[in-house]
Amino acid sequence: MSLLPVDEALERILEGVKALPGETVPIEEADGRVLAAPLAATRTQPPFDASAMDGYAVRAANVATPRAMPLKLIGESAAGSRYHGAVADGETVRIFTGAPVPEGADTILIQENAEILDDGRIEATDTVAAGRHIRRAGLDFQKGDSVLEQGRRLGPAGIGLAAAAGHATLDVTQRPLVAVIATGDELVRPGEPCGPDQIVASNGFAIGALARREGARILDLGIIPDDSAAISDAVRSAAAAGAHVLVTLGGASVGARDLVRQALLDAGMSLDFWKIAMRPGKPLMFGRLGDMRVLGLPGNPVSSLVCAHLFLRPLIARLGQRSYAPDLRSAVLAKALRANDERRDYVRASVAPGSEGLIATPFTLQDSSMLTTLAASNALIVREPGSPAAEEGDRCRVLMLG
Ligand SMILES: Nc1nc2c(c(=O)[nH]1)N[C@H]1C(S)=C(S)[C@@H](COP(=O)(O)OP(=O)(O)OC[C@H]3O[C@@H](n4cnc5c(N)ncnc54)[C@H](O)[C@@H]3O)O[C@H]1N2
Ligand code: MOO
Repeated sequence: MSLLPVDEALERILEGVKALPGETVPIEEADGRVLAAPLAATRTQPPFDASAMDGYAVRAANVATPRAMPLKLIGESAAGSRYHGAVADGETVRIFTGAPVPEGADTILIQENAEILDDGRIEATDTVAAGRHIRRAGLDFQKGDSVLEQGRRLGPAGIGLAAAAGHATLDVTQRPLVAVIATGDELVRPGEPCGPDQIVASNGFAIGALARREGARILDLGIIPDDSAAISDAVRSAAAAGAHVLVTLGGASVGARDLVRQALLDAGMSLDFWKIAMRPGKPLMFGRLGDMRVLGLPGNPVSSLVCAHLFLRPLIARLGQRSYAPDLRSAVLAKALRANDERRDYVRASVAPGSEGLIATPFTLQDSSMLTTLAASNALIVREPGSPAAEEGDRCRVLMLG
């Protein structure tokens, strides 16, 4: 039986996925969230012509020649309390940074270039062109302007802008809930006593980190033993918690203890596919249980994380109303690679800039249990099914891991 191609597997996973409705959050809680709609400014910024410096609001014509015309000080304009009145020829208003520029004045004489005469009048020691040090009303944005686009992930600058635009709450996309179940009698949590035949369960932490980065919330349902009833129970609790995605880890292959698929079927999942044409990650499984999408990731740590990069990330992005594009680039191979079979290979590699673009150096050891090589990789070389052997210097495609 021919294996399902990777691209088709992704299409089937994303088929019919509807973006979750948005929700409103206080701006203090919006860091890292994604805007569900374009954000319009509720006000103009600055709302008035404002001084950018501390000094004197003057008429440029009055200071065209240094010290030619001492100016009468008629008042003060500060940030938060403007000068009500106009500046006429021969007059000036003391002004501070952020304060409204009074009518009649057309430039700002900075205080370093002003001298206060004994009689209290102000003399310019330098000339100033019209319009200097004045921020025009609306310089940053105008009321009604769309200042942040839909799909934008908010960070410090975006949050500052949203606040300046007058928003105390923001409409953001919902964070999909991803339930994670690790299966296997051999697994123990890191830090717990480990028997001679046991290993530490690491996949859930790696997948959780990846999913959170992509914008998901995680429901960690822990380690479930190789027992069909226990696995089915955990699956039901994921569904009861309203998980949008259930990720199972391990037990996806063909061994007698690989019970996950049957347990999922027993819990009511309709299986879409099992086994795909990729390495690592061949035993990937996908199905639906009600509205919950079920992604059965292989147990081998590298297979599990590579599959999560390829399938879980786009699924979370789609649910969260975000576009997702894998970061695929072209590079030059630093080492030969042998021909591959009917599966698409994802070869762990280190990619660095060279004189002719990116250079991809594949790791010699590619065993799918080896997290050290995955942690040392910043990319995967993508080799199409049936690719002939490649020589050093050949072009290749790399998927940056980000
Ligand atoms: N006869 C065959 N055997 C296997 C095949 C096959 O096609 N025919 N496929 C192999 C491939 S490829 C993979 S990948 C693995 C996947 O198997 P499972 O998904 O059933 O995973 P397990 O057997 O449960 O575990 C594999 C390996 O990974 C360790 N593991 C499991 N869960 C975790 C976890 N949460 N954290 C860290 N490590 C974990 C587990 O102890 C095993 O060492 O099957 C091959 N076999
Ligand atoms: O595909 Mo398995 O995931 O090669 O180790």
